[in-house]
Amino acid sequence: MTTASRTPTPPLRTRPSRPPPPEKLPNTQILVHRTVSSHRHWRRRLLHDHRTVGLVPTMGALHEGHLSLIRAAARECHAVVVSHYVNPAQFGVAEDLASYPSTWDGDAAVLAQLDRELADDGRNLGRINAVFAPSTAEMYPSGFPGQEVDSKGSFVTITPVGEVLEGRSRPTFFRGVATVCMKLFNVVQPERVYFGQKDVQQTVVIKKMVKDFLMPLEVIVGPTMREADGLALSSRNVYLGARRRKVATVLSRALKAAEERYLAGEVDREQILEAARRVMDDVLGEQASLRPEERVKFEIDYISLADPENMEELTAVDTAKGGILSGAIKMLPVEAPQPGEDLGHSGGPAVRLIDNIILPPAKES
Ligand SMILES: Nc1ncnc2c1ncn2[C@@H]1O[C@H](COP(=O)(O)OP(=O)(O)OP(=O)(O)O)[C@@H](O)[C@H]1O
Ligand SMILES: CC(C)(CO)[C@@H](O)C(=O)[O-]
Ligand code: BAL
Repeated sequence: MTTASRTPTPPLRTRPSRPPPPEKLPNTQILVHRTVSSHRHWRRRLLHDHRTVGLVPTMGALHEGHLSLIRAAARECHAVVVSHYVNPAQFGVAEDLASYPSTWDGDAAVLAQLDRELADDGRNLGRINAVFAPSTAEMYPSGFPGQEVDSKGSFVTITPVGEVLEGRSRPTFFRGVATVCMKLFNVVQPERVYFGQKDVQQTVVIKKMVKDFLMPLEVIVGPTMREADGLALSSRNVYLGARRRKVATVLSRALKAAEERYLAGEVDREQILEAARRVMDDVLGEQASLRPEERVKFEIDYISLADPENMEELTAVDTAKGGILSGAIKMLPVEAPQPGEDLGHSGGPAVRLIDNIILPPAKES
């Protein structure tokens, strides 16, 4: 009797299945990864080739502030990844998540144009290689934990720095930011991450997270990009409309007045902040004297002079360390809108504006 020879069946191996090839932004080589697995698959090759990656996290609605960060990343990294994700966890329940400007097609065109510029400039090490644009289901694989202060879930909290200033007015904000940035850093595994000084407290929170969680990456902070009249660029400026836009410079002017006092040699908190308050009070007074159909109302949330390392309020600036002047105001919806008046995106809801100026350490003489 003969026994038929049989090839032994190989043991079953579970190989990670290759994700489908990612789409590209129109007329570019920029890959769009919509899933974690697609991005990871692409990133693995770069790791193997020892290519450095710079990540620029954004919520879209791109403007020159974002582009300045992408330019900085292209100068210093072999590959640039831009994340494009409106993270619900950092919006409070009563905030503007539903109306947050969503401009994917415009952003795609802006990135395509910038990528061509970067490629033509021989001083750059890299260009835009990928956009990571996940869904909320992808970013929160156990289910979205909710926007409430007492929501339960896997969160990263950085305290006490995340509890003051912006954190006091927006109690879930830095928890949401730190959590989503931890996820983005885990997916993209960048050597460098780029953030704007416009959101200065955010940069302090992220630096602390990177330090305390021993994360192998460098946090780079780019300067605040401004309109010609000083207003800090912000995706939320589209909500302002023409009437409020003119008055919105009050915050940058107030901080500038306070900075001038410091640069003239003043270190006392009250003296420095008094200059800012005076600008605010003058504008509040001017506006109050106008008719409802002309005037603009705003509320001051805070004007702060804080320690650059932990955002604790200072009574006097230590000139060896410098300080951070920052402020937040709420521009209220216009009263008595006029026929045909440009009220801004989504009918011109209340808009929170933030800004800051870094007071540098004094030069040693
Ligand atoms: N004017 C600016 N100059 C430099 N960087 C900026 C500026 N505005 C935003 N950034 C940075 O761009 C990154 C992405 O910010 P985001 O997408 O929230 O835009 P934004 O304009 O700050 O939006 P928002 O109006 O929601 O605050 C952040 O690191 C932020 O600090
Ligand atoms: C860093 C960030 C992209 C996280 O969602 C956001 O807070 C922002 O745009 O500044
Ligand atoms: N740029 C900070 C994002 C936010 O205000 O939600």
